[in-house]
Amino acid sequence: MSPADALRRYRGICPDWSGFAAALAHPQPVSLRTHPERINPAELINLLADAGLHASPVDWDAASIRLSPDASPGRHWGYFAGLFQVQEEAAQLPVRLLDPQPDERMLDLCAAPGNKTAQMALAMDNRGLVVANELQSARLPALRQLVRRLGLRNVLIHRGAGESLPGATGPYDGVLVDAPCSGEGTWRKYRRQRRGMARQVDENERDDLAARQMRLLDRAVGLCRAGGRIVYSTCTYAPEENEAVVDAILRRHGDDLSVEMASVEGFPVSEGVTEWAGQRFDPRLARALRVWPGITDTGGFFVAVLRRGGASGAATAGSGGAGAPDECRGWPAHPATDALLSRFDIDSAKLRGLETGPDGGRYLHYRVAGHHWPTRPSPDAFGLAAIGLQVKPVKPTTALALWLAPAATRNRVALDAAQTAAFLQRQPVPLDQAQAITPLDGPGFILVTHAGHGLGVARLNRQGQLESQFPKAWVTPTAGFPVAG
Ligand SMILES: C[S@@+](CC[C@H](N)C(=O)[O-])C[C@H]1O[C@@H](n2cnc3c(N)ncnc32)[C@H](O)[C@@H]1O
Repeated sequence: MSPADALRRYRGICPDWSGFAAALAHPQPVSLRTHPERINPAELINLLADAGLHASPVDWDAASIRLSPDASPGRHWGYFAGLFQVQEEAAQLPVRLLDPQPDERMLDLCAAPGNKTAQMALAMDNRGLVVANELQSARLPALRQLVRRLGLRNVLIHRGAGESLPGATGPYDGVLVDAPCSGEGTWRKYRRQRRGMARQVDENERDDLAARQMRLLDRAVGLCRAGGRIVYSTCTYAPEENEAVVDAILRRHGDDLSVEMASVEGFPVSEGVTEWAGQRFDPRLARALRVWPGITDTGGFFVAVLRRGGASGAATAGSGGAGAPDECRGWPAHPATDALLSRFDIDSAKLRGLETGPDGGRYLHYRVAGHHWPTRPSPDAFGLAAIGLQVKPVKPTTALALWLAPAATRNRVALDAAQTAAFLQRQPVPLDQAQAITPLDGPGFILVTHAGHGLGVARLNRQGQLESQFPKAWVTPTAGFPVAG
């Protein structure tokens, strides 16, 4: 069945049916969000151009750039260096509307693979706290990898059902419910659907999803502080999974919730529907937004922005956290921190506001200081795995190298393009001494960069070769070899 046939039930609510049907048959452009600590969009456009990838700025979002649908930026070295995340444009709207602020305490209730968690954490300047909750353990590795690749120190990962996340973990200034859904809005990404293998979503499946979505949104309301905001989003067109879910929650919570206007300047959307299949919804649902691919050349999305009533008051952390004077903020005191700073001569100011944890693990983690979390449930991870504790002398993780290598003034080496490709494939890299851009203390762990950006960790052996320590799990046969698009 063609995608337009499978979605014909939306004909009456789609503002531009023929444009919609045409868009569904074509792949959508690839979009990237730049890492604000590491690169700006103009620089990234130039780097990609060097690899034959043509990208252009995105009018409505200063941090994003757009590539053609057949581009493979995930093979580019800049992807592994954490210079950007791959995130389609419509999927960037929920966090943009949630508007997380530095030092706030935010919850991403359905977080994996973590793109919106990362968007939040970076919008918050790597400060405050983002709790990334995910039900499925099989989806956690992608979330953990994103935290490491982008160097996020303000993310706590928790595995569990969002609907039973304990109140003691909150309250939160803002909660995102990017709910599990039928995913019809993502079909443009998949060749199968575009080529006529689309199937209509089964009604029972839809009912199950709607029931789960209501439980999740209901819990989000309970975890959000008075005056805080809740964003509910899905990548589907079905009113049963969108307006009907929010309508049920508005009925349950009465006047405690208001619906805010969901719009983003420069991004054309249509309003939420207030009637579907003979059912009337709260008229305030017209303030929600719907994204139709025929208009935006993106995927499809739904976003509603809610605010809890009552006296406002930030839900942020205790003593050493938000708002604390600098001298009271954290410092990741640990012998491994001393060893790190002395081997690589990194400005210690880079670590201000961080603390270490947990005790007894394989890695010393650096994480934002002063944010409370109850003893139970225990988190999957909190902060950035920074230093391996079972290796002597000090061995920084790739995550730490991606973040801090550019700041190292000892034991750092710059790789050229061919060496970078070899490094990403974990092949030995012969070293020309002239490449050492800082003094080298002889054999041991070295931070490597390419084009001024952190790339990872290598071991300098006695033969003067660099042995790549690029994580085995990140290696792919095409890493470092982008295909032009
Ligand atoms: C739409 S995806 C989230 C995408 C993610 N926000 C992002 O931007 O990368 C929904 C996620 O919710 C998870 N999920 C499903 N049921 C859940 C539940 N009851 N509690 C928490 N997460 C759940 C799914 O495993 C899936 O990873």
